[in-house]
This record gives sequence, C-alpha cells and structure tokens, in this order.
Amino acid sequence: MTRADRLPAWGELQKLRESWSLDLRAAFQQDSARAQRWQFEAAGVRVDLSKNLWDEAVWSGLLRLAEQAEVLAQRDAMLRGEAINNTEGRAVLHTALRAPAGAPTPFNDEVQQALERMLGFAEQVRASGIRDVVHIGIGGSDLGPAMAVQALQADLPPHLRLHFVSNVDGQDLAAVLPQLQPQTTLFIVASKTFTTQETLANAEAAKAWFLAAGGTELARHFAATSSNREAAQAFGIESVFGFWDWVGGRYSLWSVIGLPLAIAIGAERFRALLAGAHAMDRHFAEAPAERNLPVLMGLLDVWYRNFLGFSSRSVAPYHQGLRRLPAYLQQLEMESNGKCVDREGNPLTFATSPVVWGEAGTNGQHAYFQMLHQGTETVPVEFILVRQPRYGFQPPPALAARLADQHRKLLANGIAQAQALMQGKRFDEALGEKAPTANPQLAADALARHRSFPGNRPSSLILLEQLDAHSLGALIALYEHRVFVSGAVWGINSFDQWGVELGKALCSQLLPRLDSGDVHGLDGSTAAALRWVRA
Ligand SMILES: O=P(O)(O)OC[C@H]1O[C@H](O)[C@H](O)[C@@H](O)[C@@H]1O
Repeated sequence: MTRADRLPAWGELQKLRESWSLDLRAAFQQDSARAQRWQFEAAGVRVDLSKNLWDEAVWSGLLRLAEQAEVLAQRDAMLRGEAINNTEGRAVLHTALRAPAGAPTPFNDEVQQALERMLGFAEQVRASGIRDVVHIGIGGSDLGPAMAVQALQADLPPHLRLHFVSNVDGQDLAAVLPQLQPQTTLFIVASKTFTTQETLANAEAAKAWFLAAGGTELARHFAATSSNREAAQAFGIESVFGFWDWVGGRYSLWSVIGLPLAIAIGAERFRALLAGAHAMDRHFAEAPAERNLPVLMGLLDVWYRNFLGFSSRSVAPYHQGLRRLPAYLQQLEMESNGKCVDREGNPLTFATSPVVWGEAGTNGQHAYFQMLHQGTETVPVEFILVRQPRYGFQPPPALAARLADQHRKLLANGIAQAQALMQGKRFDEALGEKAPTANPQLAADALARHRSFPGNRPSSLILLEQLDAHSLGALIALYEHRVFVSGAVWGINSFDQWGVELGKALCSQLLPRLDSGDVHGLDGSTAAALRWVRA
C-alpha cells in the first residue's frame, strides 16, 4: 500500500497547511451554523467537534486521505477477521466479543459460550459469601476493568469491594491484604499470556498470604482469566476462564478479562456494556465516512499530528468515576500507535501516536491547565461531560440539592474551560481590567501581557446523557475505532507491542546481577545504579 505521505490527499493537506490561518472566534462569528455543522451523534454519544482547528476544505481533504489510504477497506478486513496483526499473524476481533448471540460475526458460538460461563460465575460470586475481590493483572489485564469498575461505582452492591493490584512493587498488594479475610476473598489472576512477571509475582504472594492466613479450599478462592490455560492450571488454579489470541490485551475488557467488572455490576449490566460497544461498532461499520464519528475523530488526530504538528492531546473527563480513563487511553493509543515503521517494516518519515494524558476535571484545572491556556504549545483538549450524575444511593433532600448544585458547577467548569481555550483574552482586554492581587510596582502593559491568553486553542466536547454500562461501552468503542483509523491512515500495525519487550529482557538479565554484583559489560550509569541498589 502506498505510504500515507505519498498519497495525493496528503499533498493537498500540506498545501492547506501552508496557508492555514483559521481563527475559531471569527469562524463562529462568520458562520452561525458552525456548531451545528460539526455536531455528531453515535450510539448515544454526542460529540461537538466545532471548536477544532479545521474547516470544510480540511475536512474534505481528510476524507480523501481516508479514501486513498483505504481506511474503510482496512476496517472491513478487521471486522471480517483477517490477520491484520501481521507481525503476530493474528486476527483482531474485539468487536466479535460484543456482537449479540446469533450475529454473523466470527466465532460467535465460542464467544457466547465463554460469556455465559463467565457471567454465570460472576453471578455466583455476587450471591456467595465473598466480600472482597482482588484482581491481579497489569496493562491490558488491569486498566480496562479497573477503569470501568470506578466509572460504574454507582452500580456496585454495598457488600462487595473490588481491589486492583498491578504493580510489582509489593506496596501495591501490601496495601490491600490487611483489609482481607481469606475465607471471604476471591483472587482473580488475569494475564493473557500468564507469563507476566508482575502478575505472577503478585499472584504467588497472594497465594502465600492466603495459606499463611489460614485460608482453606484454595480452588474456591482463586480464579484465572487467561489464554494460557495450562500455565494457569500449573499455578494451581482450577477455575480458568479462557480467551483467544485474537483478543489484544488492551482490547480485552470485553472478554473474560472483564470478570471483576461483571462481578461488580452483574451480568445484565455487563451485557449492556457489550451492547453499547456493539452499537458503536455498528456505527463504525455502517455510517458513511463523512458522518462516521471514529473516522472523523481519527482523521482530525492525523491533521493535528502530521499537519499542525501537535504532539500531545489531553483528555479531561469531568466525572470523578472516569479518573482512570486517561491511563486507559494511554495504553490504548500509545501502545497501539506508538510505532516508527509501517506494516512492512519500512521506517516512517512522519509522526505517529501523540502523547495522551489528562486528569479528571475540575482537578486538572488547578494543576496543568495553566500550560494549556498560556503555554507555548497547542494541546487539543477533549472534554467529557455527563449530564446526569449517579451517586449509587438516594441522597436525603438537603444533600441532594447540594449535590445537584455541585454538578451544575462541574458542567459549567468544563464548558467554560473549552470556551476560555478558544476565546482567550486580548492584550487590550487585560489592560482594561483591574487585577487586585498583582504587584502594583509592575508596569501596566507588562502585567497585561502576563494576563493575556492567545486563545484559538482547540477542544472537543464529548457529551453523555449519563455514565452507565451502555454509554461507557459506546465511549470506549469510539476511542478504540478512532485509534484504528489514525493507525490505518499511517499504515502501521496498531495491534502489536514489540516496544515493551526490550526492557523486560534487560530486566531479566539485570535481576541476577543484583545478587552477584557483577557489573561486567554494563555502561557506567547502569553499573552505578546497580551498585547503589546493592549498597
Ligand atoms: O495479560 P498479560 O499477558 O499479563 O500482559 C499484560 C500486558 O503486558 C505487556 O507487556 C503488554 O505491554 C500489554 O499489552 C499487556 O496488556
């Protein structure tokens, strides 16, 4: 396939870039329909893309780029189950996990059987004497369920506590163990490969604690979710929930890796999560490119990364339950698209994955938003707003009024930040303002320069009616497909992650040196760090 930067549309976009001078404030003044023009809806997720630095010419150039890069044909190949993960020779079928029973999607029977078994077990656990569920996993075997359990906290039954342990740092597990009783705890060891150092270390430690604390019937208190059944059984776990190599780790929330979430929210809501994702899958599969939300967002990402040169994107979910979403999206996007060669292994001459980062609003406003407003770089921001809060209990009237007021403040903050980023503040406006806390010795024009905002900074608004299992499923699927789209334009394999291997290999070579003290052949810095550890 022709490399993206050799496609005619790439050249057209470059030309547009050269004479690029869109001012969002003016664009809204000149075109009263701008907001409406760039509003989209899919599977209950509304997205306002109008405060982004693009116009009709860029938009149609990007659509031509998608066509020439055969993005939709690549999408269809994924959905059909072709081995698009070419470096591992695997299909990429997380969409098949959310298809309903009887759908004409690959592996539908196997998927439904595994789902039934997993949901049946989840319901059993919910009805048993288990009070604490400790999920041990890392990366794709942690971030999805950990993020989703927080997001859907309002749906958790009061008698259950969910804990997520991922770090090889024993302090992670040690913080959880003292809260547990062995006979009322279920440990779930989640690892696609069942070879991951951190997970196996934590699982061994959990087993040792369980036995030392007088736990009996280990088989009833340990379960595993893995595509390596033999290794999980060799570890001593009888209840193993298997899945397939065509489910990528960072796309595995929908598989049995979602078990802790299913225990937390129950079978019916877990099915709603799948249904929400499936609704977004259908939109992605069926909507024409010019109204296809993941296509448009993925193309906008390409415009920002390759033509406007923005190297990062910030995600600001104005919902406390979504505070782990930025971490989840970091793996989704940066592990998928952080590549420097194309599918055939040819070096790329253009940029790929941006840095994705963020924090729940309003907290981020009081930390890094300064840089977003007045820093020297433009960082597109994605605001996620949820119209109706859910607290998981019925607040008494006096509290309900307070909480409703706080929710209005939350939403107003999110909308105002997007407005401020775009609007900015001119020098003359700042000059005309009083600033009671400013240093009176400072010249007025110098102060006004400190207090001016360039504005014209882009953002998107993602609006959900409420955050429930269905809308969360749709939201996550939207992100998955959007990452697919930019990866497809760039011609990279978004489904491998060779970049995590080297550090793992070097770690296993260094470990024995911590005992032996042998620094032979190491660079000076590595040797010094090793000596420091041993001192
Ligand atoms: O599920 P596991 O096999 O334990 O893998 C856990 C994680 O570790 C790896 O290093 C990869 O970077 C991730 O993609 C993966 O999700």
